Amino acid sequence: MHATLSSGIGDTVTDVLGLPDHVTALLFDLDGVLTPTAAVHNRAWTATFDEFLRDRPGQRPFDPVADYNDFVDGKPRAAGVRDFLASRGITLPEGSPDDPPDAQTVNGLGNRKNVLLLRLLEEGTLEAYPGSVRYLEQAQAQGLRRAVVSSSANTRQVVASAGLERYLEARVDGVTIRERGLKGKPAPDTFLAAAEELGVEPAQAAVFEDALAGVAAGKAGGFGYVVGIDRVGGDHAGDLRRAGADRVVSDLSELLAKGES
Ligand SMILES: O=P(O)(O)OC[C@H]1O[C@@H](O)[C@H](O)[C@@H](O)[C@@H]1O
Repeated sequence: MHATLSSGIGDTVTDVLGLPDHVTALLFDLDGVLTPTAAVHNRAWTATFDEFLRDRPGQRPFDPVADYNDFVDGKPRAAGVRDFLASRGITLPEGSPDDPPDAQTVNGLGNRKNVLLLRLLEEGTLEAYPGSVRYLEQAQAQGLRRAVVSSSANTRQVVASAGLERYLEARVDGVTIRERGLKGKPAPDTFLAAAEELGVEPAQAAVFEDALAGVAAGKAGGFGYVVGIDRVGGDHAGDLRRAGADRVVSDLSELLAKGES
């Protein structure tokens, strides 16, 4: 129990945040957990893959629910391309991360999607989920450690435009993956790197994830608690539980004690 961090009469920190007592650090995925950008990624992927598949006889369009959740969501850019194409029996040369967007390579296709993603992000205004902001505020007020852990190489920019920098003490993202040669989700390596940066053991950290690959990474890393966030409905909550989530909510505000949410 965090008796010394008590937030009020009879409340422990973890009561306020809806977490078990052993949790002292929080590792948040970004897209779909802190910001509504999972849907923007999904739109950009759908348009990119549909254009690519159009020239290939017998291929059905990209399914933004099943294909996105099973093969793309939460994984680093190139892994999403590779895994989705493999599911359709298509192999492309790997190329390199600096390939131009018109290159017929795994990286080229991923970079084509990124051009579209950046255009969509520029067109819209980006606001973090209000429930996530309240949760971050409470976590900060209660003295819990906080990091963002995302496969996206656009994490720094998205965090900055959503005004979330002040709540986050560490960032492990798609750029870190490339620089340090880390394995992306569903491997636990990015979450483990963030826990290390915060100076906590995995068992002391809670993982917050909307993607099946991310929940699987939390489970594989032996983290102390894994919260699945289902913002899409359908079978996703059940899928998150089957992937290893200890609890599934539709918004982080659901975890906050009454009076704080
Ligand atoms: O292409 P980026 O911005 O590096 O993002 C990689 C992945 O980042 C994840 O956060 C998203 O769920 C995926 O949809 C995305 O493909």
